[in-house]
Amino acid sequence: MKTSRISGFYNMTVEERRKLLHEMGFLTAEDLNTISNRSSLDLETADHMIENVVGTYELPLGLGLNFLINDKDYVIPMVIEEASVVASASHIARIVRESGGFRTEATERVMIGQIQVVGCPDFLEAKEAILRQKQTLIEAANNAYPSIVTRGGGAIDLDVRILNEEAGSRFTQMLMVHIYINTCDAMGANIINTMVESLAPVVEDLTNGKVYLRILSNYADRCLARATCIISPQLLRTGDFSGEEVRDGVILAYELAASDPYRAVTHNKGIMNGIDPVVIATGNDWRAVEAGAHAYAARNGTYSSMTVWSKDEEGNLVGELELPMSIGTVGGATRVHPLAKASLEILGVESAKELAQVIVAVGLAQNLGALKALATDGIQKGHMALHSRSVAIAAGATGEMIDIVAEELIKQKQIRVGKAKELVEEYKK
Ligand SMILES: CC(C)(COP(=O)([O-])OP(=O)([O-])OC[C@H]1O[C@@H](n2cnc3c(N)ncnc32)[C@H](O)[C@@H]1OP(=O)([O-])[O-])[C@@H](O)C(=O)NCCC(=O)NCCSC(=O)C[C@@](C)(O)CC(=O)[O-]
Ligand SMILES: NC(=O)C1=CN([C@@H]2O[C@H](COP(=O)(O)OP(=O)(O)OC[C@H]3O[C@@H](n4cnc5c(N)ncnc54)[C@H](OP(=O)(O)O)[C@@H]3O)[C@@H](O)[C@H]2O)C=CC1
Repeated sequence: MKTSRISGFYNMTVEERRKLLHEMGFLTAEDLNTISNRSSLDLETADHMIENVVGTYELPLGLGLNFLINDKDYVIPMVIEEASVVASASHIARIVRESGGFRTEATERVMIGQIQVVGCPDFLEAKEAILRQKQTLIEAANNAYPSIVTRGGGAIDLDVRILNEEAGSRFTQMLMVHIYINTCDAMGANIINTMVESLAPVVEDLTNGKVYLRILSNYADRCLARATCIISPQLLRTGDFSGEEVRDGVILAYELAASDPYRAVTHNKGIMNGIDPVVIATGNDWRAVEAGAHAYAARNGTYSSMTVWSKDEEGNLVGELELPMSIGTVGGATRVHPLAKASLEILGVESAKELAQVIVAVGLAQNLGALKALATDGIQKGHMALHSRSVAIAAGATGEMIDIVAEELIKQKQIRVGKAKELVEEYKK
């Protein structure tokens, strides 16, 4: 049985880590080769992915460890430039696994396509006309992309709203048609956009209006993933802080984020610290996930915390995170970028639904990592200690000098570039 509980992984060299992962069965020989390549994204592939290519841009790929989700062990590929994020996720995952691990679930992968119609002579009649032809429109959408139906998905429902109907609205009155489409394991942008574009002429005929926009909505509120964890307070004890103090500090931090948008934005940034790196590692569209997540955090009218932290009757800390998760395990760059392919294999996920659940579990862990630090020692101790190596590099340290300068910065409690430059100069003498 593969376990993601690999103690002391961070003390090994990069080579030792790779070898161990291969021996443990997390990395196939092919993935090992891909990961070991100095530039795994070759220029020719890159030149076909986007426009005006002049090179490729590398970021670190780290592994979140200790994750137990629905009784399955996961090693989590995370691509990120910021120090301490991977350590923090692994730290919380270690605590949560001792409490039984994360529990996750996901809705069916239903995405939304939108069609904008303006200039209808009678908007109510236009809405009725579309609703009367609902089944025909759904069938027409499916005929435009039959392969997704063969895969078990496709258009399943439709509804219509009239926008700006109130007298005196400063905006033009318009009809918004929503098509609900199960995109299976794809994020589905191309499936959805093909379907809504194909429906435009028939929608114009039915409404006597003019269709403008035909595009998916990134507010994927029917494609949700949810993670929860229940943690015994004794596992939260840190330094001089009792587990109960840490638990209560985390709950107070949540209550602050739920009451104040200024704090909610930073709180949620900490959640996206966990989510984006997995979305990026797997070749998914992180702008789509970011946009949907922040919109969902404002679904009750005020921008608020994405997570909820509370205490149960036994005094355990209970965490919950539910977000739209428009990602795929096929399509986009997921099978084009060699490292995205390797990341999906390291994860061992079998479907987009499973990947979505893993991603929200990492987001929940990341939020607790930050809140636990903030409610106890403060963020500087753990974060800046790990960031010190980047500070040393920014100051010109190379090779063995990096760790020496970083350690000195921590010792002197002055983790700043100016100080690091002084140390680099001294070292060179
Ligand atoms: C950094 C820790 C985890 C140290 O915390 P610690 O208690 O010193 O850790 P530890 O030495 O007891 O180790 C516990 C586990 O953490 C992991 N771990 C520990 N060290 C490493 C390492 N070097 N490399 C990889 N993994 C590491 C590792 O899994 C280890 O278990 P082990 O393998 O030893 O059995 C802690 O201080 C922490 O979580 N701090 C918070 C860091 C954080 O949130 N960073 C995000 C950047 S700040 C930000 O952008 C967001 C924010 C904060 O503004 C959001 C908000 O305001 O809400
Ligand atoms: N607003 C936004 O977010 C927008 C995003 N995008 C971009 O769109 C891309 C994602 O589009 P997407 O349509 O997902 O990608 P692709 O069109 O690249 O891939 C999806 C296709 O993969 C095939 N496929 C193979 N196996 C499966 C399976 N199990 N389940 C579902 N489909 C399968 C299907 O095609 P077949 O059945 O023919 O084999 C499906 O149409 C991203 O790069 C994103 O950046 C584009 C426009 C707007």
